Amino acid sequence: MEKDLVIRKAVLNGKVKISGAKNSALRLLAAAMLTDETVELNNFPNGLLDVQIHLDMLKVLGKDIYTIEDNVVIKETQSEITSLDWTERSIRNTLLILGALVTRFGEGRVPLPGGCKLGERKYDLHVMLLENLGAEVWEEEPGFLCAKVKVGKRLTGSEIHLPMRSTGATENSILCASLAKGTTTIWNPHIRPEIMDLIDMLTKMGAKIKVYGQKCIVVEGVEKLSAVKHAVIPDNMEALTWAIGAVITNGEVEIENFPFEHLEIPMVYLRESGMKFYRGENSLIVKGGTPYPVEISTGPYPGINSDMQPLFAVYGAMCQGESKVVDLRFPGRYGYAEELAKMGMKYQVQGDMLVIEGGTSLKGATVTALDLRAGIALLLAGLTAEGETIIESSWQIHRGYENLFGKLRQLGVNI
Ligand SMILES: CC(=O)N[C@H]1[C@@H](OP(=O)(O)OP(=O)(O)OC[C@H]2O[C@@H](n3ccc(=O)[nH]c3=O)[C@H](O)[C@@H]2O)O[C@H](CO)[C@@H](O)[C@@H]1O
Ligand SMILES: C=C(OP(=O)(O)O)C(=O)O
Repeated sequence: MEKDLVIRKAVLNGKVKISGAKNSALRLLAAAMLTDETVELNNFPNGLLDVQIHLDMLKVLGKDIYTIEDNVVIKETQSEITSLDWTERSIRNTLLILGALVTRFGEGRVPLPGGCKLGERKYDLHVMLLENLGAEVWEEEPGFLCAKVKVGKRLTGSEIHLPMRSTGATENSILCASLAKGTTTIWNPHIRPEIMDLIDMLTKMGAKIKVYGQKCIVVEGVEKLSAVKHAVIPDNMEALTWAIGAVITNGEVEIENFPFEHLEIPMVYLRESGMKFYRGENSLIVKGGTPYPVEISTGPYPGINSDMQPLFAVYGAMCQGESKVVDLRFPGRYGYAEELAKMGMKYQVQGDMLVIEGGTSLKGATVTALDLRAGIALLLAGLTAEGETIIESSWQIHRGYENLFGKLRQLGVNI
């Protein structure tokens, strides 16, 4: 049985290097399904639980996987396995695996998507885009999603109008369109670093993709994609975690590989809210600071990502005054606040807004990591609390933080 994580008060001090981004790495693994040639990914977060599940899923689909340190090499040994027979925990990325299978082989069957429970997490846009490109989509007992091209074996390019800037639906549209017959225009896409990373890799594989800002992406389908070697971008969520951790524990942390250009807006908010930092050559050096209240709402890039808001909430809990969080991407993603309340944080949910009355000293308690970002928020809070914080379901954190314990130790935390 998984052990609970025990966290005690500590100051983060030292150097830490950011790993490859979970939310890029997973999408690149789905893209690896688009070719029978070898895919090599570097700066790859092999240790993440979600990545390990995804790699195991690729094995079921006929790929051989070789991992060495932060590299993975994916080779195809068996082709045209279109059913992902899987009974263990699912991940959100099965939607993209389905897209990849259908565009490459004409059909696919995958477990229904898993991932963080963030309220209602629909996949109607994924169904819509597959249907637009000429597939029929249906659910099958027990818990599978299936799709098949209606005529022939190849999807047909089309117009895809996304009613909202969905990350996954933009990515799935790009994957499907890359091998479809003809041209696809994806209107109202979400342009964010992880999606540009996917486009970079697909382009190296021979895909023909043009990005017209947030207006549209045009993909001209090709018949085949080839081998690729590609490095994953650094994880901006991890970078933000150590930066906020340094302020709230009053420590000093040098964060190597810091993705400055991907975090411009969040860093402006944090600078104006008391974080003290300066820029090294390839690193951010955070020299503590005094947190002031924050008022944020989440939205598409370059705004504050929904995944970041639990970290901002912990930041707000550290200072006198009221902090406010509105999650426009996943309304009501505030389950973690109840857990932080067990440690003494005062809050109210007013309509769609989380209001935190900051400045109460936190005390260790037994809390539950309801999802990945909730888990890391509890961990940071635990570093500031008197006494022991016991985090149940702490495996959630390992879904998105590579070498978590090694990095905490490196920063002086006795774990
Ligand atoms: C693996 C990965 O990259 N996960 C990220 C991705 O999730 P994911 O790609 O699932 O999130 P989306 O950007 O698609 O979700 C945005 C909004 O669209 C809605 N929606 C989405 C799809 C759909 O078919 N129908 C629908 O209504 C969602 O409920 C949500 O309200 O982007 C989220 C928003 O930045 C992040 O929190 C997740 O960490
Ligand atoms: C919500 C997240 O991931 P997923 O989409 O994989 O559940 C996340 O990374 O915070």
